[in-house]
Amino acid sequence: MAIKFTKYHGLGNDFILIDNRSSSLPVVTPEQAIKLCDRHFGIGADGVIFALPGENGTDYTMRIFNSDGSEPEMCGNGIRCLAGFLADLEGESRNQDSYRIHTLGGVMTPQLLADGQVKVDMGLPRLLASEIPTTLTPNEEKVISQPLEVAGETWHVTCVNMGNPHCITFVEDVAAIELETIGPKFEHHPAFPQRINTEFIQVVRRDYLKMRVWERGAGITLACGTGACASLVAGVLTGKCDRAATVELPGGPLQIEWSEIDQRVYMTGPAERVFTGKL
Ligand SMILES: N[C@H](CCC[C@H](N)C(=O)O)C(=O)O
Repeated sequence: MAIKFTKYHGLGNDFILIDNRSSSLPVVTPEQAIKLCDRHFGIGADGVIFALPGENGTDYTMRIFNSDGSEPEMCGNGIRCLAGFLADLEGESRNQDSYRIHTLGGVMTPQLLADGQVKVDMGLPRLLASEIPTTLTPNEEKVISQPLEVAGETWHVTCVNMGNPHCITFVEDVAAIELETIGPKFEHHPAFPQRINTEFIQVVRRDYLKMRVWERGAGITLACGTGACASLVAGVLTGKCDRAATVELPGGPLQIEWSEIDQRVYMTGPAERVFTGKL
């Protein structure tokens, strides 16, 4: 059976999107996703994203397989791409600018803006050690600037769950971080039973952060939406940044806000269609 796909990216964090509305199970297996994500023998992507029928009153369900075949709970750049993909699929029949999307990390609401960007209500950050999950502090405590030994160095980390788990550390110069060396040591650290996405943040101004990321199940990516949200939250918790900031990623900027009114995190950024094809 030929499967149509559309390639999208959010600031260079790129995905293979599949119209899976006719079935409640992904039409591609994790093993097939690994092959499709391969940048030499396959299409090339950081993950495969499925537009599935909604559940519990949501419009649609999003599931995603990382390029290593693992299934994360949520993907920030990916849900912006999904919103654009759904608008394309619905075409003329589209009668809404926002979608309620069921994900394994909770219900997320992307909204298509007039300027072509997408604003996403990413929900409430989860901060307790048991919610990350991590063994770094007792289960009912937050993880803020905790010392963590990685590769013979002591890093001070703050952990935030945005549906998926993140560990954030603040550094003087993100360009100096040897991501390919230190990234896997964080990802597979025993303190993180479900592995971890790791963000390295340089505070340029209280409303301007520079970020590089080593993603769980995907490695170095040009951008990470949930990671940018988690980093803003970590910056507020450690007193290093304001509640709204631009987060500059290698692939471009995201606008992130941790609302004082409803305590939810909002992310605004682009979603670009690249090409369609058939598997
Ligand atoms: N690799 C991540 C999922 C993709 C998240 C990232 N691409 C984003 O934009 O949020 C994880 O395993 O949690």
